[in-house]
Amino acid sequence: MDFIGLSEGLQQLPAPLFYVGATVLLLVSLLILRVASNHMTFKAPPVYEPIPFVGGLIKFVQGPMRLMSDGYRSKGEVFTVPLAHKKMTFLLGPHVSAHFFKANDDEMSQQEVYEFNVPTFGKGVVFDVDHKVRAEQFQFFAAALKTAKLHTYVPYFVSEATEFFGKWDQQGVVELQTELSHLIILTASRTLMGREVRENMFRQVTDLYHDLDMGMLPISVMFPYLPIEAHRKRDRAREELSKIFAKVIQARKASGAQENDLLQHFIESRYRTVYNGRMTNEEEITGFLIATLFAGQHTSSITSSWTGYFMMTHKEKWMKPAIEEQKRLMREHGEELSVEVLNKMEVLHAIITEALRLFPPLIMLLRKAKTSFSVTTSKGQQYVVPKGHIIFASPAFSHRLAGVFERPDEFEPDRFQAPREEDKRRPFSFIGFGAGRHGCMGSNFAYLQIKTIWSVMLRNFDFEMVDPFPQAQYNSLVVGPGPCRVKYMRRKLKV
Ligand code: HEM
Repeated sequence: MDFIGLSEGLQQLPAPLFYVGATVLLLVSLLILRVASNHMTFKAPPVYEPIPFVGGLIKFVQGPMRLMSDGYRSKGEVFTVPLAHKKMTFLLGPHVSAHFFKANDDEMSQQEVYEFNVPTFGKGVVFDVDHKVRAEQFQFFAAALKTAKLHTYVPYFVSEATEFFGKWDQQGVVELQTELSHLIILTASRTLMGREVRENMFRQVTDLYHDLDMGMLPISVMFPYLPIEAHRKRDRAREELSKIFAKVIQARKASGAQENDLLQHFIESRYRTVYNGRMTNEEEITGFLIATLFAGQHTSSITSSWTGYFMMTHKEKWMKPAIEEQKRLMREHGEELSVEVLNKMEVLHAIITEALRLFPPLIMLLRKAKTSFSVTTSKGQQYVVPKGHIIFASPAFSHRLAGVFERPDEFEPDRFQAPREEDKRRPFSFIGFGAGRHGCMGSNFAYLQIKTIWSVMLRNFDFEMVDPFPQAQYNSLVVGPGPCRVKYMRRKLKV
């Protein structure tokens, strides 16, 4: 029956049936129109390829920040860069980021894009397992890092920082990030890997961690098994760590000792819906510890360093208020540094967040699109991103967009405080810790650790920059500041 015939047929029906039929017809027509209009207006994102075939590659080699800023200027918030046989689609800014952060793993997958971590983290964990198992393993991480557990880690942050800075002279010059990196691995070994490693095997384990770390190069992202010396050393270190942790775990289980660390938590973790509900095994526990160490080590030491450089270059405006805040809390709580006291450090909190906004160590986050999805730009353009594309979100680039933050290149921590609260205007504006489904599980741990370190530093030293403000090393995998020395002078904060 054609359309006219159908409407004539409808008129011959009794009145109630006629109305039902007409409504159904109307809805079907609207649906057809909607689908047709979608096909007319929804198109694939614009392609940014300055020189055909090799343009994307050349730009990528020149550095991801340059690629993003040129692509953004030329095409806007969404564009696709062909790179060899792959298509990379960039989603820059909060308007186009919701799907990236909210979609489930069947729609936006981490596995394919992060599986270069497998030789480092190990077999059977995180990016080497299907997403059902991974989801359970992430539950172990989440439980180990939940607020109640953080109370037990903070005393270790405090004792490690106090001991570390206690060894500094009356005054001196240090390369700040090298120092903070050392302190953070001491703290990590105490809170993650446990008392046995911290007290008896620290040197050995940190040397092996160093080899693992040096085995994760930009080239490893594309070719994680390339037969190069750095990868060979990485593999040897990974094997050694397995042996060390197997012994530590067996000894702890045998002694029945209960410790307040992530190792204990991972030992006691049990799968619920997979692997017939068995307990975690030694190889998996080793993998969880290494993955946690990699998630938190460079990211925290880099953010602590930028926090310091910004305070030292904004002494009147920001270091002074941060010191005043310490004095006020010392008047109220004495020397105590607990979760409650650290949570009251609003000025220091805003300074850390602003340092992370300007210089996020993870400059690009990746997913693989398993299904096509649509995005709408701030100007109302709609695109369908085809399945199979590698999708990039970029904290480093998006945080500097003028429409998102005011004077985005300026250091203004109060943008995170009332009344400005610029990060709350639109979801996914501040993504230094990622967001949504796979947002950072260690953000509270990181804030508490960095605040403890800077509380001890501000309470015991004055600081001055020796070198000019450092440049970010955008060609590294985890982006931090270049070398920069600071001068410290010991003094006790008077309240
Ligand atoms: C300043 C320090 C830190 C920064 C900037 C940071 C940043 C991030 C970012 C951007 C993500 C999201 C990755 C993505 O979406 O692909 C992430 C995820 C994660 N982070 Fe952190 N992180 C920090 C510290 C830590 C610490 C200290 C830990 C653990 C102790 C940790 C554990 C994790 C875990 C387990 C995930 C994976 C969450 C998931 O995929 O569901 N992070 N982090």
